[in-house]
Amino acid sequence: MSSTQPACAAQNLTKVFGLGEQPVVAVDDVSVAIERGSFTAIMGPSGSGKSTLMHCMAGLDRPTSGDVFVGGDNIARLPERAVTRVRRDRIGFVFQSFNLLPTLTAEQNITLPLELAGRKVEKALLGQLTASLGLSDRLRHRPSQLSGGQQQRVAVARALIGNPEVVFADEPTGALDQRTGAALLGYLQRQAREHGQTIIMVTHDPAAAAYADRALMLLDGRLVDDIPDPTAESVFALVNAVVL
Ligand SMILES: Nc1ncnc2c1ncn2[C@@H]1O[C@H](COP(=O)(O)OP(=O)(O)OP(=O)(O)O)[C@@H](O)[C@H]1O
Repeated sequence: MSSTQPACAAQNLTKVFGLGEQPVVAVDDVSVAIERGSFTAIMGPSGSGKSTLMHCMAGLDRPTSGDVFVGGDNIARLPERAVTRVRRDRIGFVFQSFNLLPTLTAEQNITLPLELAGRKVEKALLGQLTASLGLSDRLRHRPSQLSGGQQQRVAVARALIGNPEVVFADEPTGALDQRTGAALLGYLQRQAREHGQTIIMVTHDPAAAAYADRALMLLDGRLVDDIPDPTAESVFALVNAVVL
């Protein structure tokens, strides 16, 4: 595999919902390549297509047309079973609402995707990951016994434990207070900078986007801006320009 190959990419990706009388073009001919080890924020007003774009790129939804690459594989052209395998083995996903199973402990939630995939849990990696997320003394707790920030960190550990090529995060700080959110964003930033993890995050918050190396701006399903090294100020100005 070439080192210059993007971690993932969309090419002329279009997603239309409701192909009947009133179709909604949620994503409209978006092409973007995501560099390995980069931290990318996807921004845009409500309804601009952020989640739909991310779901298509993560193999959770199928584009209506266009291509989606994970490494060298075009998952838009793969049969569903093969897409499921790519999603399971090569992609991590952090949901805004955490999506933890209430009857499992934190540790069981973290390792569940590996167990389902029949992969071995590397105890050393589990220990290191949970320690770096400050979860070592919470591993036997169930989600209801954890704070929102701790639950979100369990969800992040679950997304990272399989050492995925790309981690997608949908508003990962949406349910957290500012300080807890900032700590999580700092952690994601270090994962990209120090460990070469590729991370793509949807956020509404310019301050959150400032942790990223790049901010993509969507408007009405189209990619309208691509900002390198975003700052809270530059993103805030752009968000205002787009929304007003
Ligand atoms: N399953 C669906 N069926 C029909 N329309 C949908 C579906 N999912 C999304 N849409 C529409 O597609 C457009 C883009 O939605 P999407 O959720 O991707 O936007 P978003 O930018 O993530 O919004 P938000 O910031 O509010 O979460 C919206 O007009 C939405 O109503």
